[in-house]
Amino acid sequence: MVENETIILSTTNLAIGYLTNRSKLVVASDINFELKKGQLIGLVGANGIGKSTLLRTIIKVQPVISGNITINNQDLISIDSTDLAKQLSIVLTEQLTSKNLSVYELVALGRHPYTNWIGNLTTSDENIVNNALKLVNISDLKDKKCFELSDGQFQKVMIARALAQDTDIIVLDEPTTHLDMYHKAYILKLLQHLAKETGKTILFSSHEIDLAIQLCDTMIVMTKEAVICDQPCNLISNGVFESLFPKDLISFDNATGSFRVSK
Ligand SMILES: Nc1ncnc2c1ncn2[C@@H]1O[C@H](COP(=O)(O)OP(=O)(O)OP(=O)(O)O)[C@@H](O)[C@H]1O
Repeated sequence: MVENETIILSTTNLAIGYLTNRSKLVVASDINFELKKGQLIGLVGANGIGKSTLLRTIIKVQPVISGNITINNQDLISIDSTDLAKQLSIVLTEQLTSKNLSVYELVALGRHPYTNWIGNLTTSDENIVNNALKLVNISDLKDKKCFELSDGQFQKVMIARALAQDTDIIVLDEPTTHLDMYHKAYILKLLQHLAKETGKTILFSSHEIDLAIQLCDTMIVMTKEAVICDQPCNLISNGVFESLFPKDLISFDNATGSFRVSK
């Protein structure tokens, strides 16, 4: 098997949603996909369709309703939290982190699954942190306090922290929220570069469908009818994006691979 065909994460007949004592809300079912080494994968769909629910299920903060998720051939259910933190890192939009930390200190938190209980960094940990800063081009910011950063700079710091965690998979929930057009493209292009450069599997949710079409190897499209995973060009030729939103206001233009406002 060639390296970039290695399956890192897969789902089989997965159903996601919410269970309470009295009720069960299935948000989406029959979810089947395989994410490979070194791929950038964009997860898209309308508001409320279930993107965050799917990501939260993959990062194990909420249980699967049925079916299963496999990471590196191991069922997610049997992976404990310490082991999972060595295989999968997370970048959330509203991450609960102290902005009083310096950039270096925050990125160094990514080493937490590997350090002793005091969190002492070895020389090897320090090298990994410095390399993560370098990979996202923020070495010059390392002594700044996080509250001094712009949203775009802070997003890069969070990506560097995930890189320092040295996992096969990085999951990001809407990493381009709050960013201007340039920085949205910059962050997604950076993720594309990191997937190729480091061989990590990078899965992100986004409303930037046009950018995702241009930059992703694979996309997971959530619609009311189905969850479809394929290469962007196949999704376009199969008309998947046309069914994403009601057609009264916007429509998908196959020729340009982008959405247009109906006149
Ligand atoms: N804690 C919860 N308990 C019960 N239902 C929930 C909970 N969180 C979300 N939902 C419901 O699950 C469905 C999917 O929500 P989710 O947040 O996953 O959508 P999303 O695609 O991420 O939306 P958006 O693009 O607006 O962020 C929605 O109907 C929502 O109301």
